[in-house]
Amino acid sequence: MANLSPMMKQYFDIKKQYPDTILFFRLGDFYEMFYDDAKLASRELDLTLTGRDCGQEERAPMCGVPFHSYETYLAKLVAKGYKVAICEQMEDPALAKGLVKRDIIRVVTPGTVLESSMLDESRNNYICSVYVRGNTAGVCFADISTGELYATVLTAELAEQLKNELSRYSPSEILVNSAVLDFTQLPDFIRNRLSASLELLEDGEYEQQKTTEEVQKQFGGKTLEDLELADKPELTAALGALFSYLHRTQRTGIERIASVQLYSGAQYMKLDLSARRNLELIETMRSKEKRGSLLWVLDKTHTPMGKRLIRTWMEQPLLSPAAISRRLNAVEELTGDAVLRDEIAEELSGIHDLERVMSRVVYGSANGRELRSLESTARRLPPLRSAIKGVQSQLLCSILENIDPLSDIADLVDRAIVEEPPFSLREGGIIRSGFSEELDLLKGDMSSGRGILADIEAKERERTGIPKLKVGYNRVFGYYIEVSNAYKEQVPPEYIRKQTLTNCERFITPELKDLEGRILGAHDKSVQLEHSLFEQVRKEIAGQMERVQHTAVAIAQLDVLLSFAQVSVDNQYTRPIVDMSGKLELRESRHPVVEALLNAPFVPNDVTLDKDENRVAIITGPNMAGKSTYMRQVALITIMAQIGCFVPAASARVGIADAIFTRVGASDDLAAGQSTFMVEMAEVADILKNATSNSLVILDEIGRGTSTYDGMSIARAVVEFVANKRTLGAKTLFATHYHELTVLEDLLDGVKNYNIACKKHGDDITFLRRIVRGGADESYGIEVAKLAGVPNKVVKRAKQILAELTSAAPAVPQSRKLAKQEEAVPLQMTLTPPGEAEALERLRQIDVNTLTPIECMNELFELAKMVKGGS
Ligand SMILES: Nc1ncnc2c1ncn2[C@@H]1O[C@H](COP(=O)(O)OP(=O)(O)OP(=O)(O)O)[C@@H](O)[C@H]1O
Repeated sequence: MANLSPMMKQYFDIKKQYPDTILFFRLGDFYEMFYDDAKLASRELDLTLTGRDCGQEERAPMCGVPFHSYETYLAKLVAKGYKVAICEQMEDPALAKGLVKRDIIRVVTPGTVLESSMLDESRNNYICSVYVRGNTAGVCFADISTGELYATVLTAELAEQLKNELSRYSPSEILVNSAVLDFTQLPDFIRNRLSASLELLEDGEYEQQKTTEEVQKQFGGKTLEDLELADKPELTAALGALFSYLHRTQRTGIERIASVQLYSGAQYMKLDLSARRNLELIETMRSKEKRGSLLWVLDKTHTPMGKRLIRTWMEQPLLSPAAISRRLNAVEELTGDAVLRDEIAEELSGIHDLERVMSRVVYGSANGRELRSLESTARRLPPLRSAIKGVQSQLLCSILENIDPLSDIADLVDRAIVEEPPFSLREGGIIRSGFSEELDLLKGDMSSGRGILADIEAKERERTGIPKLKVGYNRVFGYYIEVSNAYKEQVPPEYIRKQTLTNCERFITPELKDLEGRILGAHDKSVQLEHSLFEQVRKEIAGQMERVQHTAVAIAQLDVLLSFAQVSVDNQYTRPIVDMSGKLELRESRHPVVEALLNAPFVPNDVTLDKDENRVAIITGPNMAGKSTYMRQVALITIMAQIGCFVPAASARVGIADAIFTRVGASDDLAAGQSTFMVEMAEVADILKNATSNSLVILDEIGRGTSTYDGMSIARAVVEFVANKRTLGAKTLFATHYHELTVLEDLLDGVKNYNIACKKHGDDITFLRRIVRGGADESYGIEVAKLAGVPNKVVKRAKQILAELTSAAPAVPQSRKLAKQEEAVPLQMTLTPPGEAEALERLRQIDVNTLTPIECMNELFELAKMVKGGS
């Protein structure tokens, strides 16, 4: 090491401080990587591995990426979960005395990306911090590219709740203390399901005094009391550790996070991970695409801020009728005025990502083009304000109030920055003339110098008689006089030869060098001055952060409300009545997504659910009839109403639901080593434990994952549990193929049977898609199998077997082979099993309202055993 070159020593000094990062070491126009970093990067980025003399016997392995295109490479490494430390030259190499000073300006991690090319404008990029102690977790989510910070405290069922919160915000980086790792499935969930990088911080990072100081420093010295954090030590620890990590990695700009928004689960409808997934709110379950999700239908926003906010609103339906009404009033006002909608849309479509540009302004990385984008956005604000000037609804009025015209910023940018600034500051040309007298003088010097150059060229041509004599410039020799070989003989003796090329020679003269010094000196000075003027302008704008942020939030809200209004007009949605009645009455309601995807007309249906007579709807009907569609449609309409959007129905009354629980279809927890049935039961257990009488519960074919009688018993016990007001009494839609469960309408309070009608003509089946009262008579599974293209032979045989099962004697002729099989395995199952009469009798004698859920379940197992002959 003693023989290392000074530059390599400098490299090692810096690398030592950031051992867990890949170090991008700026050398001229490249970021170079050395040793293990170089080997890794050459593998991951497919770069050629070279070497560099470093004073040692062996050359140091090296690879590099060009400075002008480093973002592409950085993006790849960060996406793979690596941290990249950016080491810059801190002084101009041309002016440096000895080794150029270098230092780390930033460590880029998945959760701290600021480069616009690496961010998706339609979604936030959160870094999360979780601190768990005992039964409490402090959790916060920060997006440093927008300045948002949300925080909450969890106190029960931590593992599940953490999963819910994490999947809702979907952070790309998560900082945790060691206690979080005690939830053994969480790290896998974080890596596999969220594809987030997990960072375990040392216990010392959470030390109380340290975290308290970090939090207070971040929020301008406010006390924990002021911040409502005094009684939340776990949250303070999570926040403090987050800020200290951000300071370590970002160095500057953290002041962008100027406030924390505390939230609690009680503010929003509870939508757990499986409900969000099953209902396909943001993306489809299978292909994880936006198309086919509710977001796809509702998102007609025009600005990046609106695109991000609509997701947040959709995942956080409100619980307060007053707050929902405020949004609905605004949407109603906008739906009633097409001209107003068009005017707002036109202005919004010219608005850039104010939040992210502002972040880069504050972090000191915004370039001239981004400042110009602030200007062009600000120019849209006065017309936007005048478009909405006459609005009546409270929310639109407050939005109008919060949209600051930002004319001072627009004027400043206009005065300071040229209309089409270069991407980089290096060559100047960014500051408008007239902005700085000093700069104008320097530029004047440069251009008069250039004029003199032109004079010299003309003068020398005349003096020497060389018509093609040219004054040129290159980086190596500066200004020179070029003479082609044909005129070599005429070159005056005082010309000093500098370079010989194939067709010409280049010379310098003392006069030219003198002028060069003046021109280049003025150029360097003017570039430096432009740089500092630009920084001043950027700083001045950064000082207006709060005003810009408020405006950005107001624009986002306006954009989302306009989107709701436009979608409502386009799709003929109606304003729902949202109240605390607990009723759900929809007339002629439709599924917002299926109707948008279908080529055929969607058949509307009614829904009646309440807390009394109509608590539980048992829905039977053939496969493919539309049961799942109907149930999802009810859930989606409830969500749409509670986020303040109109709904696809002729009329709608939506009693506020505190939560929506769903148990639908297969889950992808199978990858985590659980069986289909196990996952199904775990989800059922979760629903039964967490739902309240104000929740909406959607259960699709509970029990189908196990044997018929086990499944039926469980399904029935679940219906009893949810229907019974003393155990739960939640509004429930329950789709099932166990037609036997329809007896519950007569046995239990609040249960009603429905079926989705269809017609059978011979072998063919027509789906009417209409929900009607009463249980279905048949499943028509075989007809659907035929429709789906199951080979005729199999369909025919299925019919034979069905006939056997439903009648005492086998009525169908059998081939010899089949007859043999059936001898070996006699078909004993019948649709009226032995013991059913006794079981039904026993059932009639039970008053389920007097039983606990466990007793209820036990009783049902007993009954099931009776029907199954004790097996
Ligand atoms: N009201 C409706 N109007 C028009 N088409 C509908 C309607 N409801 C459902 N469909 C169509 O029928 C298809 C099947 O519906 P769905 O999956 O809801 O049936 P299902 O009864 O749940 O079937 P299974 O019992 O096999 O799960 C949907 O993909 C949709 O295209």
